Amino acid sequence: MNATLLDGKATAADIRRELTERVAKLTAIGGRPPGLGTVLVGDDPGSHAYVGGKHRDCAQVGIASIRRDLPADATQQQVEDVIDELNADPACTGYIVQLPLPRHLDANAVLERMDPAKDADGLHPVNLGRLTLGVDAPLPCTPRGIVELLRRHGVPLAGARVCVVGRGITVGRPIGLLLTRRSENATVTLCHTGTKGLAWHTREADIVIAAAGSPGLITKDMLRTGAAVLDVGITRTDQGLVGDIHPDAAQVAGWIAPMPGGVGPMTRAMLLANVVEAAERNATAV
Ligand SMILES: Nc1nc(=O)c2c([nH]1)NC[C@@H]1CN(c3ccc(C(=O)N[C@@H](CCC(=O)O)C(=O)O)cc3)C=[N+]21
Repeated sequence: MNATLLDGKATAADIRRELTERVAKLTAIGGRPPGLGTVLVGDDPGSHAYVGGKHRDCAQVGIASIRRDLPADATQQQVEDVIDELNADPACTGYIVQLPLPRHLDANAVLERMDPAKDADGLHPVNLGRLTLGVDAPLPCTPRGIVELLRRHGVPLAGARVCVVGRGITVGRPIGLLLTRRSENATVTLCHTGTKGLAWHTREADIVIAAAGSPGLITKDMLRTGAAVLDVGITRTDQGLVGDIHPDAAQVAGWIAPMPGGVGPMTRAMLLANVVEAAERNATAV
């Protein structure tokens, strides 16, 4: 069996084109152009690469960008001062705090200090709460990117059995909330490193979302023939980036979102979508 590619790279490029038009419309009606801020603390090379990519994406679709980089030994107060500054800056319509923060900082206190209306990642506790309640709010970028990727490739969601592996706050925890909305109507099982008999759960699934950060965790014997398999794991090794899906999974999968080229580019595109939508909300509010 040859798995169909869930092509995140191409789909993200389509979405950026759509957003470019919406940004042009916003500015044509006299609105303030959207501006994305990033807060980066420390010098993790991966985080620097992601933040750099986000600013390039912004330039491409006409979103202004504001970059605040702090040293690895920045204090809680210094980070929170930057949060206050971006909350007050009218040119910054949305922003993100790149995670993880260095361990000496209280990430939850930082997220909580953000203006929820400017939360481009959907990770502010108020916005996670709104997601739980089903109230309109910015959605976490990776879960939103996964839903969009499946939709645009015609992978059926209604009634589908989805197995999520990983309980992180950016992906595993929130994705079940999106997929079980009436509009998606999937059934979701949330597994993690403590799950007994993981393969029993994954083999039942029509869709497997691997977001555990455990290289090669999902092997072909753990999959139902024809299943859609999405690789959200990224582990840096001496041999380069390794995902959570073992390469042999392509032999049995019906669809596969690889790493790289699958969910990662969609995450970036959804960040842009959140920023544009926040600016559109503001434009209709006045
Ligand atoms: N506040 C916050 N929001 C995030 O959304 C967030 C974060 N913190 N911290 C780190 C993770 C990781 N993440 C990625 C985004 C894009 C790719 C991506 O574009 N990957 C490419 C290339 C990978 C590469 O070459 O490095 C791909 O998969 O094709 C990867 C990882 C967002 N995160």
